[in-house]
Amino acid sequence: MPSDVNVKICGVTRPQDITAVVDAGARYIGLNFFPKSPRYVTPEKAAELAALTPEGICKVALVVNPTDAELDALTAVVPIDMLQLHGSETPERVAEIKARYGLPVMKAVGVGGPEDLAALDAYGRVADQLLVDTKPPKGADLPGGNGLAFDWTLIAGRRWPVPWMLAGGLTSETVAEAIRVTGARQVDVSSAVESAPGVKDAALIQGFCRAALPD
Ligand SMILES: O=C(O)c1ccccc1N[C@@H]1O[C@H](COP(=O)(O)O)[C@@H](O)[C@H]1O
Repeated sequence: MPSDVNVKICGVTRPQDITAVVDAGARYIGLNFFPKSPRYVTPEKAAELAALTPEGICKVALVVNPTDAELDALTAVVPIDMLQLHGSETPERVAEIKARYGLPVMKAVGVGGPEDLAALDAYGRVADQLLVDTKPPKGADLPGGNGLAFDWTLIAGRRWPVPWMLAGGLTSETVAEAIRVTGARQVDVSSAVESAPGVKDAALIQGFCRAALPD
């Protein structure tokens, strides 16, 4: 895969998923520490997966409204490279977590309509990266990872002072168009590269990465 779009495969749970990510040329893996998710891994399991991950692949810990105690426990066991905050963490909390752990922080912001765009500007002033994801439906169990896309034209031409990733219901069929419309240079996927919830599929990962930027 050409190297000017970075792909994140989120929610890896098994050693063979790491092999699939590396073979496909993705640049990030997401380790999911949200207990309600079908992609949840314990810190101990995540440490095993991290140990199998080659240098150069960024290991991202996905957490939702974490306490310091949870982050202390996680960072003590798993050698992560970046924290992904996927809850309702305030800009102040993002800054606090950055300062306390000394790790780059990517803040997820859910987009459902134009009223959600101001949050991207606010978090763009404190986070190291932004993850522009679909706003979850009301009452959803998961704040992300629902396989739902948003209207990409809402962010067409928008830029922030930090790198950003596009997420939300991307598939091998839609990712090229999503990149074209939004100008994203980084994309994140979970549901569409699974054969069942929480079970990553090597062929789907390969297909997604190929589609993210064809030769
Ligand atoms: O994937 C999950 O289970 C999850 C749980 C809680 C918060 C975020 C989650 N996933 C993130 O959402 C994006 C989009 O997922 P999808 O492609 O629409 O399924 C995913 O890449 C994760 O970063």
